[in-house]
Amino acid sequence: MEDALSVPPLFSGNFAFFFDLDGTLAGIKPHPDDVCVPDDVLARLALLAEMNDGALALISGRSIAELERLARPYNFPLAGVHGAERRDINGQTERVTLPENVLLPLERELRQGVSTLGGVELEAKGMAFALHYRQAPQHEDAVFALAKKMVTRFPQLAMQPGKCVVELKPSGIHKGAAIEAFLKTPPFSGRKPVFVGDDLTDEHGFIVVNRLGGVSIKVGAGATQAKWRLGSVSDVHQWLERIADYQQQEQRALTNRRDDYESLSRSI
Ligand SMILES: O=P(O)(O)OC[C@H]1O[C@H](O[C@H]2O[C@H](CO)[C@@H](O)[C@H](O)[C@H]2O)[C@H](O)[C@@H](O)[C@@H]1O
Repeated sequence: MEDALSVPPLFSGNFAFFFDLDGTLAGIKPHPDDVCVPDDVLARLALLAEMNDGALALISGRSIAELERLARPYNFPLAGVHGAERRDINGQTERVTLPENVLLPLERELRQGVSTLGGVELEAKGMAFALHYRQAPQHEDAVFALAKKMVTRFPQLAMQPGKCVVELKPSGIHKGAAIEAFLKTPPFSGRKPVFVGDDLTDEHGFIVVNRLGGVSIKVGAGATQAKWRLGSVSDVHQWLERIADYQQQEQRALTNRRDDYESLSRSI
């Protein structure tokens, strides 16, 4: 069936940019530690941020500590763990936590459960846990059953499925809320959001961005709430290059028009 969603257009103006990381800026790898964002892509993100008064953030399921490492040497605003952590443009960080009487038994039970499922890996992110079954797809059902058991036992938790992963995160936390929180403060406030993402966790972001009249962009195949589509991570990289170039040209043209106007006013 033909894809009804097209490649997003190029635009400039009052926009705030939000990018997911895994599967969007960086290709999916066998293990989370194998991932890196190419230097030229980071440099282009920094250029786009600069041209939009710093209104560009990474919105990821990864922790802020991981995002800092992957985005080095740039200090973009960040939302980590699907929005449970948020670092603003001034470096101020907010974090949602889980009470110890949830966190301790939860981690103990997850470690115990995973120890019986060879190849399944537990990624601990402070207030959330990812159960990775990419290396052991035969355990998918058991991983989902373990996650469901934990959500039933602890109503403070929500399940977040993703690419060969099921995560347990604090309930009420999602990428849409993180984007809305950024949009309440400078330099994001008063701008239309643009969000690019590839996975189920990003659908929460698309719903909010659509409601706010922004630009929602799904990466890769699959049903989505997004209004536009880019086929792959390398298509994201190309689009990023094109929109950064386009905005640079627009800004140069604007500066030239201003200079012409000023020299004309001086000559009258
Ligand atoms: O919101 P994202 O930036 O897309 O992060 C989502 C999760 O990404 C990581 O796991 C995924 O990527 C790994 C590396 O490509 C892959 O091996 C794994 O199967 C994927 O699920 C990360 O480890 C998680 O913490 C993020 O929530």
